Amino acid sequence: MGEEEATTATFSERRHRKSKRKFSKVRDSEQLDRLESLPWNSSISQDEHDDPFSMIVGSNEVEGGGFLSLEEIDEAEYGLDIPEPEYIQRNKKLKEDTDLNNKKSDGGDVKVETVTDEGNKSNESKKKKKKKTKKKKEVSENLKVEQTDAGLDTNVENDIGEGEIDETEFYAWNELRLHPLLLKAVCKLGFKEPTPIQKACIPAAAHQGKDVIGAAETGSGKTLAFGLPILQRLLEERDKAANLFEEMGEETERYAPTGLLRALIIAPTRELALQVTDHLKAVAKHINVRVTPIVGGILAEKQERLLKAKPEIVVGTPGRLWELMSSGEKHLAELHSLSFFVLDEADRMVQNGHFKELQSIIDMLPMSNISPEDNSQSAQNCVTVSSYQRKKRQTLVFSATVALSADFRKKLKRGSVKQKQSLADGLNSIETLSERAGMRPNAAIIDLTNPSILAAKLEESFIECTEDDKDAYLYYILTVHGQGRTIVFCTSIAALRHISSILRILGVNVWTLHAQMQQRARLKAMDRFREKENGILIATDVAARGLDIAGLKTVVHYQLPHSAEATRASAEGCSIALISPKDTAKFASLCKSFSKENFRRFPLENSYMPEVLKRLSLARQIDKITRKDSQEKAEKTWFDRNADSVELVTETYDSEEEQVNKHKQMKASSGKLKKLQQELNTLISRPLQSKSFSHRYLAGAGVTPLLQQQLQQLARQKVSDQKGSVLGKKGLVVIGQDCVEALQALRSSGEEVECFTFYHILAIAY
Ligand SMILES: Nc1ncnc2c1ncn2[C@@H]1O[C@H](COP(=O)(O)OP(=O)(O)OP(=O)(O)O)[C@@H](O)[C@H]1O
Repeated sequence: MGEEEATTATFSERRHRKSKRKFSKVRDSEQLDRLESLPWNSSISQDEHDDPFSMIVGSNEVEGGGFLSLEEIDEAEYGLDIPEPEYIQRNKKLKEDTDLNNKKSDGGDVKVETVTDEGNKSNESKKKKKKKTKKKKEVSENLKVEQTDAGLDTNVENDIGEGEIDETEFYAWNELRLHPLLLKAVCKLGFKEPTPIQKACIPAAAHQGKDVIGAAETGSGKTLAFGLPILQRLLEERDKAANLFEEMGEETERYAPTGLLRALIIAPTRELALQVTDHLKAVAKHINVRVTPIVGGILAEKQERLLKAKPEIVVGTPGRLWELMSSGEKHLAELHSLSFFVLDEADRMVQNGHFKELQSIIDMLPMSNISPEDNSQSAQNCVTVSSYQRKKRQTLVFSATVALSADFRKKLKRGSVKQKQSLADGLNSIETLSERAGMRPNAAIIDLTNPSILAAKLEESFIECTEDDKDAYLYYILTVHGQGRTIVFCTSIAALRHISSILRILGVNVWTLHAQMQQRARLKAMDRFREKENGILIATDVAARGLDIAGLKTVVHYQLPHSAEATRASAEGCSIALISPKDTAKFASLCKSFSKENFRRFPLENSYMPEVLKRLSLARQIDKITRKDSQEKAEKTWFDRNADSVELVTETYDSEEEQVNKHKQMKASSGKLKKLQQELNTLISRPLQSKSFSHRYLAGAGVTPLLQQQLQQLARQKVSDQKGSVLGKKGLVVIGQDCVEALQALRSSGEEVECFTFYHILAIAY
């Protein structure tokens, strides 16, 4: 007998002993049938109006069946019936006293009744307490057993000692009616209350058996919002099996079989998959549920070995998962047993290179939306699947942002998107993914994100351009419409570095924010940006998620966000997407996910462009030279450092002629750099002017107040420039008719363009 079998045997023996003690109430087969026919949670109201979550989660139809209702689990058995905190008890007592006094003042023989009541209560509570202590002892034993079985740390008392936890602090979890062992785990982790996304998702996914689309900002606790329902279901099944054990003996194995894949969680990156795994492991630590990560970067053979242990929950990235699935890995092929299919960070998944693999994995899932007969037929083919796992698979899709079309639910109902239809149209949205994965029309849609840039107060617009022209248009926007705070979004750090370098050379003071920055540096950048009335922040969309920026007037999407991004604008403003041919598919997808039919083309004053391009050309040349120089310096330092570390004496083997040449080159390069910088400084020390602008106009009578203001600003700037360098200051002054806020410009002359037309025109043009 293998080690694992031995463990299982010990486990079932112990379970047998345990169930004899705990569940002797389940005795005849009638009872068995009753349990079989139980809804997931009979106490859940069928009436939408009674459901506190119906506002956010939509229809409240109870689905599924056959699982043990939570009412049948005596929480006291686990010793974690979280008592009310003192303040609630005090309030209740106060209320009781007031009621009593009111009744007294009404007259009547209340006192005797109340005393009797109190007496009964205290007797009852004594009995309960006794029962609880006994049960507590049992639970403690049970936990020890489970831990030994799982090969975990056996010192349970030390690890989850009751004394360490002030249970009343965790009272808020009671309303979610989690399995007591899960309750215990979250208490142990110190999570005092469920986060809003957990509060909204757990009832829908764990008690109503619904599919869920959940969106909330980064760090809002989404992992447990899907993790707890998964663990809840596994525990309920186990309890049910334990209840039935006495009746059916070894047959029980059918109801809570071990060694099947029950939940497949897919995340877009290795880091995220590992993070989710750790998080779930921390909660599942004491309940003998195995969670295994399957990600790239780890030897495939090692992961195959891990899968041989048959974990119930697998968390993976699409690439490695598909690699193993397509090579016929056995555990991953058992998809009929799957009760949960989860897509985490779905917004990132639809954008990155893994999409094809994800599509292939989804295509391997047995469809849960097909008729029940077909479904059971396919499940019968898989003999290892019990009637419990054959219940519908739940699809849970989580994301930091979500933008569903208004008729999404209708589409799911109609099944308008064919399940296995190809996504050749390039519209890879969360909607399409969810539909393909078999999401049911009554899915709970829980969107707790902040209003997105595109949906909030910012008015949307776009500029069509080539990839190469983006720098010019960005400089144009910042110069001509740079009033108020501006955020420039890009999706890669390389692009962020490129833009910030060019803009700084052009004398535009910018701050940067990206995910690789230390937290302290990020906060500093944000503070500086917020301090400046006309501050400019260049940020990657991931780093800037969920930011709330007062006075944000303009958002420029240098690269399109991975999804409908969520940065809040508390003032009215304008968002401008720079759309190159490369971006058209993504742009069309975003339009679609917003159900937007029209976007406005941002109005441009082309007469500024020659001057913009001239400055930009100089800035690019300067950037190229300085980059080359700093790269050479960095390489040299690296070489010297390494030579030093191995005590190598470095000598220059260049001939004299070569050395002279090198020196000449360096001198020429630095001379060129100086000249370019001088030329650029002269240009940027003058305001940006449109080509049609006439200097003679200034001498005439037609100087507008705006122009006057700009000239004064220019004069002030010149004075300050004399004190310091022109570069490094934000000295953008524009002379012309278009120096207005971007929003104002857009409202006055932005041309409406149908998204569909836009998409097709661009597709043909490039
Ligand atoms: N109820 C809770 N109370 C306090 N902390 C919690 C709670 N639930 C989760 N956390 C903690 O909050 C942090 C963020 O949780 P989680 O990673 O699930 O967020 P997320 O929304 O998935 O974020 P991301 O988008 O970065 O993946 C984690 O460190 C987790 O341990």
